[in-house]
Amino acid sequence: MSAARLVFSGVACARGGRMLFADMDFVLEAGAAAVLSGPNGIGKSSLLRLAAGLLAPTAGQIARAGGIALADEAIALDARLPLAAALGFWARLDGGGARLAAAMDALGLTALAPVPVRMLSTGQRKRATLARVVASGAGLWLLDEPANGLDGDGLVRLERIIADHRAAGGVVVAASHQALGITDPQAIILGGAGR
Ligand SMILES: Nc1ncnc2c1ncn2[C@@H]1O[C@H](COP(=O)(O)OP(=O)(O)OP(=O)(O)O)[C@@H](O)[C@H]1O
Repeated sequence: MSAARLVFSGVACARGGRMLFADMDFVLEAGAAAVLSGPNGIGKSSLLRLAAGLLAPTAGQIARAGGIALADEAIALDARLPLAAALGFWARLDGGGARLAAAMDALGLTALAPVPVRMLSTGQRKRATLARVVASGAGLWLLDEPANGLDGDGLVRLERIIADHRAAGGVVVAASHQALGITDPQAIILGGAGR
């Protein structure tokens, strides 16, 4: 994995004619993590989409390095396929076929390999989404509510994959209403005027 990096310089984001935030500045170097917090509708998912390059900033610049993996509520796996095959499709595209078994193991999904994606429970789907991120080999992980639906074991696994990713030089940005057990996160708190 090449060194990951994410820099926001004077970034503003307007959606639906409303300014969500402006003058957003932060630097996340390899090994860093940021947690986005703030009330519903304040702009956390929008910030992640900006970071992913899926949304253009209204003002300012965004610099990124290391490849991007975005995990949000959309599972983005073929519902008809067995889990291992569905994840394998993405892993091959990402050049991460060799990482897939370890990624599934890290999320406790190995025994579910033959189960069709459509039969997975909410928490199992979230684990699958996270396994796709791990297998991608991307340096920059953008996680939207990664703890949603996870049980205690899932939360421990999430904490571990984030710590391991940072130790390997990755960068993590997570939007969450729950504590994620991230060590020394940079806090990005959205809120204030305009709601
Ligand atoms: N495609 C869009 N067009 C116009 N407005 C949008 C669009 N997508 C989101 N918004 C608006 O942008 C605002 C921020 O949404 P966003 O999803 O970023 O919030 P959030 O902080 O992630 O919320 P939550 O905590 O509920 O997940 C909301 O008011 C939302 O309605």
